[in-house]
Amino acid sequence: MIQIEKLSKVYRSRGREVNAVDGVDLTVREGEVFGVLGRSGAGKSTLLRCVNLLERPDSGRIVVDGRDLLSLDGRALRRARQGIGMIHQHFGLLSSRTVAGNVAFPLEVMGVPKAERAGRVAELLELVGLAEQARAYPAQLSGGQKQRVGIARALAGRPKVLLSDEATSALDPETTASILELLRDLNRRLGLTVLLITHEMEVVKRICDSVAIMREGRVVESGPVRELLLRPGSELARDLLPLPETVPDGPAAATVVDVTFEGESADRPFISSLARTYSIDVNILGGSVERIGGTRFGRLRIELPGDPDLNAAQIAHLREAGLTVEVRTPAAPEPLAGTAVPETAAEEASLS
Ligand SMILES: Nc1ncnc2c1ncn2[C@@H]1O[C@H](COP(=O)(O)OP(=O)(O)OP(=O)(O)O)[C@@H](O)[C@H]1O
Repeated sequence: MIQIEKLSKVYRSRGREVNAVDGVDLTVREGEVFGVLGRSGAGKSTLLRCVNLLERPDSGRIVVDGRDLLSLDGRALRRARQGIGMIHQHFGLLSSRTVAGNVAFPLEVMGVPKAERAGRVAELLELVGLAEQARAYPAQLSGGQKQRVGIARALAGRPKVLLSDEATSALDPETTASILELLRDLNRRLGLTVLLITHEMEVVKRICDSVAIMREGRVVESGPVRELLLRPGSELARDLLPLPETVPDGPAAATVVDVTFEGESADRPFISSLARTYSIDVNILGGSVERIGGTRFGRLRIELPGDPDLNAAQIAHLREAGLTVEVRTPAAPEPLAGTAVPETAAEEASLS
């Protein structure tokens, strides 16, 4: 649905150049919720704003719903942009207009006749659960209600794509949950493709099907959430399922292993099975379990007696049970979040 190829945007100000987006390739499939994650300054907003050409990229290609945006101008471009709605962190409502007036605004701009507008506004407000507030002014609404108006307004032109720029960052956790639920519901009911940027892990856990992690203008990891969580060395797994930062300096003759599990394998007692099968003591050093996209995922750091060579069969046993296994011995520190995964991590991961 959205194809981004070799996209770059450089800002130049006072003799300084910032590669805000630096050769990004990204594919967002039709009907999915795709999250772009990254720290402040990573280039997320710039990337999002390029997708509806609020920001003009220096180079690259953006294809949305089969239209190559950078090749369009005038009416064709306006048409294409109508197919892309956008919501913002601070809602951006017109304070002098009622809720209904705010939602009607894009319809007026699009030239929808007055007689049709009222019906469409009522339909949109119903969709976001705000039918009762049609005559209220933004100042009379809660943050969550304001964002619902923002969503109704963004959907006025019946877009196939919704861009979300930190839409829940200004909201409390409970309201965040209800807005995320609404976005998921709209995504399913309308077949809406959602591309969102966020720094909140809660957003990823609740609604993202796929994610891309950005750093310094580049995508350093991307793919379906499940695939990334089960991929050795994944930054997403490190952020969503954190483990203790370092491997303890235990006895040299021990093997420290990180085990990632999901759904069914989470319900099987793999630790006791391992201990029983090989008559060994398994020491649990730390772990976390989370419900992500409705499925339970977890990571455990365990310690097995003896060095990795001696534990080859035990490690194979875990892998055969459908678990992702990363061998961390000898005492490899967990790479700090936000730093590149050292090549050795991948090598460690392939150790068996
Ligand atoms: N209009 C601008 N002029 C100059 N530099 C800019 C401009 N907009 C963004 N930048 C710079 O580009 C880089 C990427 O910014 P961007 O806002 O896209 O990042 P971000 O990941 O969305 O961060 P945040 O969450 O803080 O908005 C930053 O270094 C930022 O300072």
